[in-house]
Amino acid sequence: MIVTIDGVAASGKSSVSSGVARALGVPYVSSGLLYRAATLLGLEAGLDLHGAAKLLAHLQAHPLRLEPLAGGNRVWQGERELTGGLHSTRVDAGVSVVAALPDVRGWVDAQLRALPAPFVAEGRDMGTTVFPQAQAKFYLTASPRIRAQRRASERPEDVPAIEAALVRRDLLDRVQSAPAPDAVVIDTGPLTLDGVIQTVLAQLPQRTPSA
Ligand SMILES: Nc1ncnc2c1ncn2[C@@H]1O[C@H](COP(=O)(O)OP(=O)(O)OP(=O)(O)O)[C@@H](O)[C@H]1O
Ligand SMILES: Nc1ccn([C@H]2C[C@H](O)[C@@H](COP(=O)(O)O)O2)c(=O)n1
Repeated sequence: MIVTIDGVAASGKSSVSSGVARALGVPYVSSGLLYRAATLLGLEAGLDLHGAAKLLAHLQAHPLRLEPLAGGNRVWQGERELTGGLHSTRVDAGVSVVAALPDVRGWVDAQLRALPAPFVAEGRDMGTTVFPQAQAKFYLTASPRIRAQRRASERPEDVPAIEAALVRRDLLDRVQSAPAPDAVVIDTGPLTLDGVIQTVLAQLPQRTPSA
């Protein structure tokens, strides 16, 4: 079974996917981490993030590996773990530029499609482009202010600055961020994290042992 959980920035995709994956006993797959890792490598190499050809050549020369686990995903470049540096303010600021490059999107999608099911996949276009065949699809939303308040414990900036950055990223990511027509849309604003996880679990199709 493949379950997709898409949504806007900081809407709770990773936390909810992790909770749902743990309840199901399967891994979750964070597609955003691959875009973040591509951005980090581009920044470290001093590349122009708008330049698809050089960035893609750099990624192919320094392959990334996503390790999808139920409790949290990790990203590796050879023996070097990149995970800890992927949620910095500078990666936040550059990642939408990288994610808009069609060649980079193709590179990410190929890695995701090579993963063995079952899993929960989270991102922006999991239910529309990457896994349109998924058995269950969800799309998370919440107001920018609520998302910024939730994020505040994880970033050095204050709530208004975080909110402004989220709104900017929503705008830049909007092309690939439309909900799938068959996705269940959940406004997470009034719900606790566990409330969202239980809402998702309650709407999953009945599972058979081999599914
Ligand atoms: N329903 C909720 N109630 C309260 N806090 C929540 C809820 N859902 C998520 N959070 C918190 O909001 C923050 C952002 O959640 P998370 O990182 O899962 O979002 P995301 O959509 O994966 O973010 P990004 O798009 O940046 O990768 C985390 O601190 C998380 O614990
Ligand atoms: N399937 C995806 C996943 C992510 N992105 C882009 C959009 C985000 O700005 C960035 C980081 O993702 P996040 O960690 O916020 O989930 O990557 C995308 O375009 N498609």
